[in-house]
Amino acid sequence: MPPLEEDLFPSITGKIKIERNHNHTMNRAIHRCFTSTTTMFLWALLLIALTASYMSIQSFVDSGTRYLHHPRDHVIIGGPHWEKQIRSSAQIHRSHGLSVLVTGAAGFVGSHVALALKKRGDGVVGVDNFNDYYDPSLKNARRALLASHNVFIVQGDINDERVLAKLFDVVAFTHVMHLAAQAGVRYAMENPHSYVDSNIAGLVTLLEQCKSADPQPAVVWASSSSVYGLNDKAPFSESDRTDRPASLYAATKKAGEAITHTYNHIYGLSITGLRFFTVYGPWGRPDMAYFSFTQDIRHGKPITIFRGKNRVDLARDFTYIDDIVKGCVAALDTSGKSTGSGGKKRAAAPYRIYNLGNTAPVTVPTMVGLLERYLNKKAKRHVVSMPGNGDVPFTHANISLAQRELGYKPMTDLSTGLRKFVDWYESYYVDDHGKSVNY
Ligand SMILES: O=C(O)[C@H]1O[C@H](OP(=O)(O)OP(=O)(O)OC[C@H]2O[C@@H](n3ccc(=O)[nH]c3=O)[C@H](O)[C@@H]2O)[C@H](O)[C@@H](O)[C@H]1O
Repeated sequence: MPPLEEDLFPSITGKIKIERNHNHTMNRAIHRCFTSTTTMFLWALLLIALTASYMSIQSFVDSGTRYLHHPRDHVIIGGPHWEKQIRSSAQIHRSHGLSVLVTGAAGFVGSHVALALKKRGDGVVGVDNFNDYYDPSLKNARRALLASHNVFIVQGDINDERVLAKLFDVVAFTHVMHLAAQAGVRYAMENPHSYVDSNIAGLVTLLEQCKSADPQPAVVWASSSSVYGLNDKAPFSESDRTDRPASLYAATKKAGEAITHTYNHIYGLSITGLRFFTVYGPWGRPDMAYFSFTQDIRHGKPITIFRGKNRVDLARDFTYIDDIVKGCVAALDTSGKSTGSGGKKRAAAPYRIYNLGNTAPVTVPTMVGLLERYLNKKAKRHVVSMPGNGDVPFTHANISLAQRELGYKPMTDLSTGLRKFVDWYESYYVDDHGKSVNY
């Protein structure tokens, strides 16, 4: 039981006790009165401060005439000029055209898909964080190419919900083509957190935005052939096991498939996951083997070729970018609508996964031989056993599902595709006098 007030002031006589209590009561009353005035004053101050900051955040975010300053790179998001560029980029120029937000638009696949959509009259807005996983000047060159076709790329991160909210504020996207990711199988051992950051946290931030948007867009996104991991049943079919990833990259893509499933199940988002098989071609990724080998062969540097167990050559189902782009566009066109609104599902929405491969695996040494032919130069080959770094011995896509449902039909064999890549490489990295530029 708590002590009574008198018990707190024990005394030897009742009078003293009463006087002391009386004085004390007076003091307490004055003190209470004083503290309650001070408290009220402080509360009032706090209320004013909160209202002011709420109002400034609101006008910051809502008003087209205010700006979001991106702390990381000092890029300004918002304002009349910015919105005008977004609206112009999102303008649809054909009947029943789509309005597509392309994430990773300054990336390899993203820039190609954005351009293809724009060329057929769809509205396209890009978003990309322009990170330096590989040479950002290549990303800037892709940005310039897209800008010349009136595709605007916002410099922002998919983890930045304010940027996404602002974009959805300005444009009612019908589709999101989600191609932003931390790519690369082996780099996951060097920088594991970047994979969690982009492929898991970034994906969730984007899906949160999509589920709250009204209308909800349909989402098509890039999964990966790497989800088949240690699967050795070939060719790989969508129904095969994907529970044994061999790299963290693969694990984050597999997680993405599970995460998108929950957003489909709970919120009615239309989801299509595309498992890309080692995509290559012009404007490609310099971190990939065909690209870095080209650079090294051209500059007379040795290349390291990994070899599997029992000296078996590694093989990949290399898939040419134009075929991948057709698969992406077909996935957007057939995606079906999301069914939710106000964060609630109204009916079941499509959830689909497709392999986008070439169905013709080629060994890595054969790929190097093709590069030697097109570069007219011998590679200095350094063959080593495959280190335990997340690689798998081979990939091989079964594409019958994509063929049936998307009309997907790869048209470019590796020889033709690498020829086109080398032509582009030389136009981009070699000047008229045969000297290296942009390198
Ligand atoms: O399909 C995918 O989902 C993935 O495809 C791609 O991964 P990979 O198939 O591993 O392509 P890539 O690195 O070009 O190595 C090709 C081959 O060269 C071998 N390789 C590689 C480097 C080297 O120095 N030596 C070598 O032999 C290597 O062992 C391999 O056998 C994307 O990068 C990835 O982001 C993801 O999209």
